[in-house]
This record gives sequence, C-alpha cells and structure tokens, in this order.
Amino acid sequence: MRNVEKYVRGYFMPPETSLNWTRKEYITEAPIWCSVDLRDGNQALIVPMNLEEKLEYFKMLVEIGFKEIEVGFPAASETEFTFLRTLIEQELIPDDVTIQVLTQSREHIIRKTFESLKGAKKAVVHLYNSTSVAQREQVFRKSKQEIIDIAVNGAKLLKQCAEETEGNFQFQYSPESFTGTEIEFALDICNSVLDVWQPTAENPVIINLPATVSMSMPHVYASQIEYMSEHLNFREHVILSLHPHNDRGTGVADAELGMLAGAQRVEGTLFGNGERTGNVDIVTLALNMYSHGVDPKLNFENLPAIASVYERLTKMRVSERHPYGGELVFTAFSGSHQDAIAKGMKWREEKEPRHWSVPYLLIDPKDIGREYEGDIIRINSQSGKGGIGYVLQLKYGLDLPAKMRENFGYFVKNVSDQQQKELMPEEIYDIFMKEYVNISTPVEFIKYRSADDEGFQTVVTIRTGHEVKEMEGTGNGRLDAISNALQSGLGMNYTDLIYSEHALETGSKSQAVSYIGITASDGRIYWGCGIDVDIMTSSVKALFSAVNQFNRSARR
Ligand SMILES: CC(=O)SCCNC(=O)CCNC(=O)[C@H](O)C(C)(C)COP(=O)(O)OP(=O)(O)OC[C@H]1O[C@@H](n2cnc3c(N)ncnc32)[C@H](O)[C@@H]1OP(=O)(O)O
Ligand SMILES: CC(C)C(=O)C(=O)O
Repeated sequence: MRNVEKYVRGYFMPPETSLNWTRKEYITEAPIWCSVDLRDGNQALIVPMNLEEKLEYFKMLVEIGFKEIEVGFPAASETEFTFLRTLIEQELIPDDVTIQVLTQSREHIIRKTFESLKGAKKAVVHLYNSTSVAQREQVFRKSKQEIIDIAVNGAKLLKQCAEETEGNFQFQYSPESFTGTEIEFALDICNSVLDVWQPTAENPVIINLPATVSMSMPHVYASQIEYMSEHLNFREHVILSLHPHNDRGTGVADAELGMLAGAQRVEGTLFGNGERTGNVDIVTLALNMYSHGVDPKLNFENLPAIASVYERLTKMRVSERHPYGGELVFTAFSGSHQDAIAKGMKWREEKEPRHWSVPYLLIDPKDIGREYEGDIIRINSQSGKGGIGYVLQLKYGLDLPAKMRENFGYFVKNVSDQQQKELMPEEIYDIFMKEYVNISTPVEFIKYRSADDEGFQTVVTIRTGHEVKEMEGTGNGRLDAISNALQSGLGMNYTDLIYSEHALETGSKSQAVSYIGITASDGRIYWGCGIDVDIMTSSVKALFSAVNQFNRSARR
C-alpha cells in the first residue's frame, strides 16, 4: 500500500494497569444491557424509522428482555420528540424498563430533552461531548479546560433540570471519542462530571466509555477500561459502561475484553446496526455468553423472527455469515463437515444428550429457533455421503446402509456438479425414488409362489417388455431362491446379497423399506430399494431394483 506512511496510531495506551483482565477466562454473568437501536442504530439508517416503526421496534426490544433502552435524541427531530411523548403519554413503558435519551451539552438541547421527558416516571439522561485530540483541535478548537467546561456546564444544567422536572432521573456521561483521548484527560473529565453529580448508592451514575471509532486492538481498549475502572472517583457508585463501534471489526472482542476489565454495562444494537460499520452486536455478545453456559438474560429463542422484524423496520440486511443470525451460519455444504455433524448428532442422541458438543456447531441451532432440517446440512457438489444420507434420513426417514449412502452420495454430487446448483431435499428424494426405488424396467416383478413355508423353492413371475415369464429357483430362504431364479433365468451373475430393512412411518401408515446391494463380477455393487406395506414384497422389489440397476448399467 503506497500511502501507509499517512497513518499513525491515534490511541493512548494507559500508563500502567494491573492487567487483571488477562487472567480472567470468560464472562461469568450478563452485564446490564442497554439497547441503542432506536438512537445510534436509527441515526445511521438511510431513512430513520418513523413513529410506528419505532413503536414496533421498542415493543420487540422489551419482549427480548432489554431493561434499558435508549429511545432517541429527542431534540433531533419532531419524530424523535413525538416518539418519546407517545411512549410516555400512552404508558407504553413497562415498570421494569428504563428509557434513556441522549443530549449534547448545549443548553437549548438539554432543555428540550427535559421537556420531552415530562411525565416520565424514570429515565436515564445521557450527556456527551467530544474529548479526543482530533475533535478538540479540529472541531471544537478548544483547550482541554474549555472542553471540561462544556461537560461540567452540561452536567450542572442536567442536575438543575432534573430538580425542576418531576420524575426519577439517572445521569450518564460519555466522553465521546474516548478512544482517541489521552487516558489521563478522559479520567479528568469524567471525574469532573462525577464531582458535579456526586453519585451515591441510591443514585449511581453511568460513565460510558465509547469506542466511538475503534482505533486499537481490543487489548488496548480493555487496558483503557481497566485503567478508568481502577482510577475513577466514586467508583463504587459508578456503573461503568461500554459502547463499542466496529470500525476494525472487533466490536465484540472490545466489549468482551472490556467486560473482563471491569465494565458492568454494555450499549449496543441488534445485529450491530449503527453508524459506519455499526455498533457492537448484542445478539452475538449474548449468544457467545450462552455458548459458555452463561444465561445472557436476553431471549433470542426465536432469532429468525427477530431478524425478520429487524430487516423490515430498518431496511438493513442480516448477512448470510452474520454470527448466529445469518442464514448460512449453521450450514455445512462440505462433505467432511456434514459427515461429522451427522455423526455428532447421532452421538448426542445416543450417548450425551445433556451437553452440546456436535462438531462444527457452536450452539444447538434449535435453541435460537433454527431447524436442523434445511438449516444445517445443504447439498451441492462439495457435499458427501454423510450429509446426503442425513438429509434423506431426517426429512424422509430413509436410513440407507453405509455402502449405499456412498453410492447414492456420488450420484447426487454429480447431479449437483453438472447442474451447477444446490439440490433441495425434495430433489434429492426425487432422485432417490427415481433411480433406486421399486425400479421395474427392464425387468418387472409380478408375483412369486413358494412350494414350502420357508421358500426354499420358489417360482417368480416377471415381465420384460410384453413377455411374461416364470422362473424357478432354490435357495436358503425365499429371497435367496428368488435371486437365484433371476440369475439363472436372466443369465446374470452376481454375488454377496447385502440386505437391510426398516419400518417407515408415512402419515398414519407404516411401510417397510428394504435395501439390497448385489456385487457384480467386476466388484461393482448395484443398489436397489423397495418400499411396500408387506416386508417380503419390499425386499423382492429392492432386489428387482438392484437387478435393474445392474441391467441398465450393462446396457449402457
Ligand atoms: C457519536 C454519536 O453518535 S453522538 C450522537 C450524534 N447524533 C446526532 O447528532 C443525531 C441528532 N442530531 C441532530 O439532530 C442535530 O445535530 C442537533 C439537533 C442535535 C443539533 O443540530 P444543530 O445545532 O443544527 O447542528 P450541529 O449538530 O451541526 O451543531 C454543531 C455545533 O454543536 C457543537 N456540538 C456538537 N456536539 C456537541 C456536544 N456534545 N456538546 C456541546 N456542543 C456540541 C459543535 O461544536 C458545533 O458548534 P458550533 O455551532 O459552535 O460550531
Ligand atoms: C454518544 C456516544 C456514546 C456515542 O454514540 C458514541 O460515542 O459512539
């Protein structure tokens, strides 16, 4: 890259921290979640949500279980203001949910914000101003002290307005662009605001440390968070909050390490909607926790339904590869993965139903409303016998013998390769039915008649073209006798009858399915399947299907 010299690292590593977070292994309890979908997410949309859309989205967030929801920037627009008024006046905010509103540290904006809050039983009022070197120099053109003054004046006005307005208000301060701010200065400005608000056990203050633009590797952000956590005044009455963005693709890692480093609260959005590359994705954070056996205290048991409401209201798309929510994130197309998943599912059923350990699947897709059928194994030319057999078994109850799976697997792969497309379960089933089941050309089975109960001597009637023939055979059982009759009558030669059968529930009826493989003199195995209400007839049909495969191949 020619212009690499243009870039210098713009973040600030803290002078010293205990690095205690490096010794913690995983997040042991859910943080306080705050959804900022309706504010940070909304401000990033091409067309921000209208009133009805915001109301529907709010309802969904409540159903998911969010107890803190930043509902907007009431001074931004008429829609934002009206949305807040509607929530309050129509009493749409459940008692256990606290709404949050964002305001710049400017007098008319703060006053308008409190005006919008009239009648609210409780709310978090979130004050922010930019603190980074770039913002101070380029945007505000102010000294450090002048930037502190903006924050402190805003903090004082918040306190005054809260006293003048009926309701229970909690304060939150964000040194916006924290990640580009000298850490000592960030500490200074937060402590100055805390000095104004004087948090207590009854009235704690939220200090929110945003990665407004993520600039460093996640361990640097974690060290910054730890430094702030270890040096903030009133720490026991401060709720330390994170607000990562995803510029470097590390929003989730930033949040996870930030929690290990002492943060108690996380602001983010569903599927990471938000400015530029988005806010941290709360779905991923929560389900990552879930995959470690920790209850995230949010309900994503029907994630596909949530994704579909999200897509409709935001007009954004959950990409196919998006963790947990994406269409393909539980899907294996490749043969060896499919084989391992199919075996893992069986292992789980038979040996370890309690704990999830299926290869390639971090969590059980069913836990978040996904289906095994059609979701985890899909078939194309990269697929293998394990996956193809699994699809037939799961959807159609057909449990092919291992060797037959292999034969059928190669057949299906070739079809997919030639057609250059994915094959749906119905297509795979159709291929199976057409190529292997009850095949009656060129040799059609009509009936058989045995001279004795065991069928050691059997006469079988067949039709080839317009000709009906009877053939006689002896063997160590009925099927063997029929097979021998066919071999001598048709002048065929094969050995090793491979046989398996099982019952098949179709609707309320039960049928028998038989699979037969016959080995030709060149070692090739030809397979057939028979389905019939009578088990013996199903085996005979399977044998005829295999014989017909053999015949067809010889003719080709
Ligand atoms: C990282 C974040 O997501 S922060 C949230 C950002 N979200 C939004 O901005 C969405 C909603 N915002 C808006 O609708 C509008 O910006 C409004 C209504 C809030 C303000 O609108 P306006 O006053 O017309 O314009 P604008 O936002 O451009 O104001 C810029 C001025 O505010 C100052 N300013 C910006 N942020 C802050 C702040 N947090 N505290 C104090 N002053 C601020 C700027 O320095 C600039 O000052 P200047 O006029 O002296 O140059
Ligand atoms: C207002 C703050 C928290 C913000 O949205 C950001 O810094 O990204």
